[in-house]
Amino acid sequence: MVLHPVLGKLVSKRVVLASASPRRQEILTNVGLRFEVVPSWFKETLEKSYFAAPYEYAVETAKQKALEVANRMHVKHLRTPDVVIGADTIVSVDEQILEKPVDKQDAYRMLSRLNGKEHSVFTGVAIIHCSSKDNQLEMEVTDFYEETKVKFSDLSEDLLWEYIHSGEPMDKAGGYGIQALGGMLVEYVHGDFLNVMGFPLNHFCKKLAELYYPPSKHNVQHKKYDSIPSVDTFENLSDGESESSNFTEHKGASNSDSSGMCSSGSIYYSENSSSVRTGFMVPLENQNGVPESATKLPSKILELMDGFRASKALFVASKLKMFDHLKNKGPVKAVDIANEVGTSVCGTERLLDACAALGLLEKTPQGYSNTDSTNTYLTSDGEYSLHGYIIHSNDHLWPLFTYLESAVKEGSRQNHRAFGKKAEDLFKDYYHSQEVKQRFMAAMHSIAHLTARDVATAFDLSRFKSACDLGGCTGALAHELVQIYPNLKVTVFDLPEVIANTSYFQPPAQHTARVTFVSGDFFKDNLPEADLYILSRVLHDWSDEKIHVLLSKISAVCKPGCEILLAEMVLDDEKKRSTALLQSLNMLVQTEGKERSGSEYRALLQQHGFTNVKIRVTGNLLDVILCIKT
Ligand SMILES: Cc1cn([C@H]2C[C@H](O)[C@@H](COP(=O)(O)OP(=O)(O)OP(=O)(O)O)O2)c(=O)[nH]c1=O
Repeated sequence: MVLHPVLGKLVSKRVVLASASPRRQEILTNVGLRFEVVPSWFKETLEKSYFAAPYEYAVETAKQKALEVANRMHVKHLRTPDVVIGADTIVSVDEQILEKPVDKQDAYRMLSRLNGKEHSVFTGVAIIHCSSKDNQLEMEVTDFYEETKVKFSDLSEDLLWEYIHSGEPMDKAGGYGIQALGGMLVEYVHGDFLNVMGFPLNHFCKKLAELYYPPSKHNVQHKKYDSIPSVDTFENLSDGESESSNFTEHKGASNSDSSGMCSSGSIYYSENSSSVRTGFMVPLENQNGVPESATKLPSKILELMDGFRASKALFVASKLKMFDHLKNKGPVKAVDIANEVGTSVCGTERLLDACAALGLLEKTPQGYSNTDSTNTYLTSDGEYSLHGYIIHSNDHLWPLFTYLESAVKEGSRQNHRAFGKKAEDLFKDYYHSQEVKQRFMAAMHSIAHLTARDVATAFDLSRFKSACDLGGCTGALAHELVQIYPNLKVTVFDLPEVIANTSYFQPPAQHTARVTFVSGDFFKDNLPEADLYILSRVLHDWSDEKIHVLLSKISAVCKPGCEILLAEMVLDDEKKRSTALLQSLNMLVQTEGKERSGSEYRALLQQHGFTNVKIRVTGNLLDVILCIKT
């Protein structure tokens, strides 16, 4: 491998990857490139019919993504990058361009078109070199594309749907990911595999070689860059700059291959190039430019050991509404945020620095600003705000978790220790004060909103006319259901204290007429009639005994053919899914319930006449179980 003389040219530059794609980040990180990630806001809506060939569309979109980021960074953050890289991957079949599916049906349409056939994957890439003269942004654009041919085997409908329900297709062009489960659909690949994953690394390096080592007159006749030049070639092509560059190939290191890369993928750099000639071992650097320790560190353990600090930093920044203060503003200095929030400057600066290092904020010499995902998830009015759940975690779950040790010893909930109250009914604890109740409802709403689409589409529910969401709280899932299924009416059934407080959470009109709220206690009161009963994050709150009471009530009102839909974090039988297992500990400290496996839910349901139990893992926080009363 001889890539780094090329990548070495980028070492001293501020490189920005204008892409949110985790695959592109991984591909470039793996070869030791250091870069910032600033996802582009450019909407991928160019009129496809204007382009004579599919790859032209991908190249133009890649260019627009990169230009948008270069301009934004220059104008908004007064922080002109040196190089901005943009990319766009599309799938092309029968002259049609396929991008990312918008929903499961769309993924199905795409995968059906690819089924049994060969198609092309094109990635367009734009490399923009930026400079600022008199505060004017100057840019030089280089672009190219790469094509890879991929053939799918003949796939059955069941297999396609199973793949779609895995959740993998949704953020990928053509609705599949060749690097993961989607690899099983593929018969052959002709061309660059990484190009299919979203970034044609080989062509990118060739392009950099062309840019940074333009062929000199004496070799231009016999040297054409149809492949990555060998090391010798680079020496021949040296433009003198590499002498002064701090990039050097490290020949003396025993654990490096000829690429000069260490096993963890970092590139060797030296402050002083003469050190390489004497075989001096220079420290490896990680992506942040920090030398790597000589001792092999148990990074996973260290991360867990400190995990609570990171959580608490997030909680406190949320509680102090720092992300709200930064929303829709340019960079803000720590002192200004401290003044606005009423906190100390030194404490605020440390907290903001920690948040920036954790990737929650962007930091520039001009100050701090929110990242896009912070605007979406962490501000209190973000599209998928988790603010409610974070505050609930800070104020309610954090104190409970300090008694995890007692909970493990005693095998029971710890509300009495954490809050000095005798354990009563779970929800009486939440609803004893208006403040706690609203906080809890906001928490449940944020998770329900984030998971609603995946829960609602895990199975086709279009045959149902009426559904009753038992414990449906603010109605977030109900509203999603009526949007997706035009013939469905949903009754949200919850305690009177909850129903009285739902108005704040209602979306603007539209489909709201098909959602009604009814108050009652599902353990005591009559249940509304429905074809489909929904229990989302309900059963995990309760012991098996209480679940039997509830399921027998539902079974009694269910006519044959009625169905139950459960949304829960389903434990895998091997108990390896840490999110679900930690959620089960969360249940231990505060409820009589627990998370259960698919077979446990199946057994509970079957005892009440519910059969044909189907389970879908959604890839979101909640999985979905559907069964029918026979
Ligand atoms: C075909 C295929 C695509 N993909 C991915 C690569 C891209 O991330 C994605 C195509 O969408 P893009 O719009 O190219 O990229 P993106 O939305 O992920 O990120 P951004 O627009 O911010 O740059 O599909 C795979 O991961 N595996 C595959 O096999």
